[in-house]
Amino acid sequence: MEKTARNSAPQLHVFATVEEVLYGLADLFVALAERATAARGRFSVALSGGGSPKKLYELLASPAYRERVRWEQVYFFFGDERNVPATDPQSNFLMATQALLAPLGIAPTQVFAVHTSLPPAKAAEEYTQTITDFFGEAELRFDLVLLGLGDNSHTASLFPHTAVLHDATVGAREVFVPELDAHRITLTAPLLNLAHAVAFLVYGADKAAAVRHVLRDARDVEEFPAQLIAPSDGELHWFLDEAAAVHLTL
Ligand SMILES: O=C1O[C@H](COP(=O)(O)O)[C@@H](O)[C@H](O)[C@H]1O
Repeated sequence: MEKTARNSAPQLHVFATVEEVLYGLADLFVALAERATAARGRFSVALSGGGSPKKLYELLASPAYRERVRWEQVYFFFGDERNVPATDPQSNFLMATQALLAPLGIAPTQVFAVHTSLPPAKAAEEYTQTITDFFGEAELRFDLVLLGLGDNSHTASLFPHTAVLHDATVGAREVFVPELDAHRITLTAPLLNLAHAVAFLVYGADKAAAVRHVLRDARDVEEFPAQLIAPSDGELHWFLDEAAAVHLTL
């Protein structure tokens, strides 16, 4: 049973169980795909990484959903990527490939990975060009950006107290994350915010404090980078289970 918040700019979709959350977001994916393909003839999606979306990707590739989307019209990008080879277990591309892209038989021409064999700054520069070339004369806006939330309130690879938080450009950037002692490549907040729709997928009690910080605390993007996400002319959805939403008053 979904409880929807009233009069809230972000649309909060809170479900009792993780399974219900996943079905809710999968249904939104189907609806947005239909809308985008009707309007623009294709559906461009920036995928999230980490652990949480794996179950969503597996659901989308399952018999319940695989016939409900015209997958040959879907184009996949990555909201962020770890600076590791595509064969590394940490790779967001590898996770998405195993859970979603390979099971659906998505053609390589529909998948735009970050080339992590390049140095991070170069990989980000090339990815910016890849995105620019994809949209060409069309509006540079993803139809859907999927995002997760770290327990430190990062999203994509917009980590607390990193310079990329203040990057006003539309594109991909490298970021050094001191707490991980590692580089990553991330789309900038201005690019993410151009999307027609953004959907966060967050579940589990360990995310409850971060959800509260991002959605209810005073604005402090240095501490809570996910507060940067506010589509300028698009929908913002948060798909949460009750454990993650426990500190919100709906
Ligand atoms: O590092 C990352 O973390 C966030 C959250 O991931 P989760 O494993 O806690 O679900 C994710 O959205 C991002 O894409 C990923 O690279």
